[in-house]
Amino acid sequence: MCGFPPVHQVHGVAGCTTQAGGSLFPGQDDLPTKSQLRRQIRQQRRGLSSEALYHAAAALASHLVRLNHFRRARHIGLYWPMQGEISPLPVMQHPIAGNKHFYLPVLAGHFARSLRFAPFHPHTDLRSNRFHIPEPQVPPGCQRSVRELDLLILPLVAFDAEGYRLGMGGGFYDRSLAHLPHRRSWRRPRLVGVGHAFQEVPRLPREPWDIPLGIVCTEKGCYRIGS
Ligand SMILES: Nc1nc2c(c(=O)[nH]1)N(C=O)[C@@H](CNc1ccc(C(=O)N[C@@H](CCC(=O)O)C(=O)O)cc1)CN2
Ligand SMILES: Nc1ncnc2c1ncn2[C@@H]1O[C@H](COP(=O)(O)OP(=O)(O)OP(=O)(O)O)[C@@H](O)[C@H]1O
Repeated sequence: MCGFPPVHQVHGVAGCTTQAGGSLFPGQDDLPTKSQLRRQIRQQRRGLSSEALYHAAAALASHLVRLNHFRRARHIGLYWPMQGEISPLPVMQHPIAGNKHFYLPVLAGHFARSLRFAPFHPHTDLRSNRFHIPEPQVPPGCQRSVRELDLLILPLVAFDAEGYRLGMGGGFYDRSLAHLPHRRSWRRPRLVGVGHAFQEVPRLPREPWDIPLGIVCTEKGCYRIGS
C-alpha cells in the first residue's frame, strides 16, 4: 500500500549505534531500553532542519490524504508537532479536508494523565499546556472523548513493523485508548501512527497496555500493519 517497502524490511536506524560504534540491536536479548531509544531518537529528531521538517510534513500529508480511512473520516484527531516531530497539520489544507472536523489533544487533569480532544481550525485560540504544547482554549463541554473520533493520528517517538509504538513516556495515548480492545466491535477511532522513517526500529519492548497501530505513515508512505 502507498508504495512503502515491505513491512519486515528493517530500515537503518541512524541513531542506534553505541558510542563505541557497536549496534544497539545485536540480538533480541540486547534490545535498547525504552529510555535509551527515546533519548537517541528525540535527539536525532531535534536536529532536523526546518527545511527537512517542511518537506517531510508535505510528503506525509500527500500519503495521509490518500488513505481510505482519512477520506471517509469526518472527525479527525491530529496533534501539534513539537521538537522535530513530523507535522500532520498540512492535511487540513487539502481540498478534501473541507467537510472534516479536526481536533487537538488536551491534557485531561493533572492526575488523570489522559487526553480529550478539542476542536481546532486555523483561527482557534491556543494556549500552551505544562509540556509547552499548544492546546485549543475551548470550554470542556466542547471537547470530545477519543471514542467520538473516526480517525486518530498519533505522534510517536519510535515504531516497529508490528505496529507497536513508543511515545513520550506519559502513557497519555495508551490510557486514553485503553477501553478500545474491550469493545465487542472496535471500529473507531482508526489509529494511524505517524513519524519520520528513521524512527522505525526493529522491535520495541512490549507492555501489556500497548495498543498496536493499524497503519503507520512516514514521509515515505503508509503501510498497513499485518498485510
Ligand atoms: N505533539 C505532541 N503532543 C502530545 C504528545 C506527543 O507525544 N506529541 N503526547 C503524547 O503522549 C501527549 C503529551 N505527552 C508528553 C509527555 C512528555 C513530554 C515531555 O516533554 N516530557 C519532558 C519532561 C517535561 C516536564 O516534565 O517538564 C521530557 O521527557 O523531557 C511531552 C509531552 C499529548 N500531546
Ligand atoms: N492503560 C493504562 N492504564 C494505566 N496506566 C497506564 C496505561 N497505559 C500506560 N500506563 C502507564 O503510563 C506509563 C507510560 O507508559 P509508556 O511508556 O507505554 O508511554 P508512551 O506510550 O511512551 O507514552 P504516550 O502514550 O504518552 O506517548 C507506564 O508506566 C504505565 O504505567
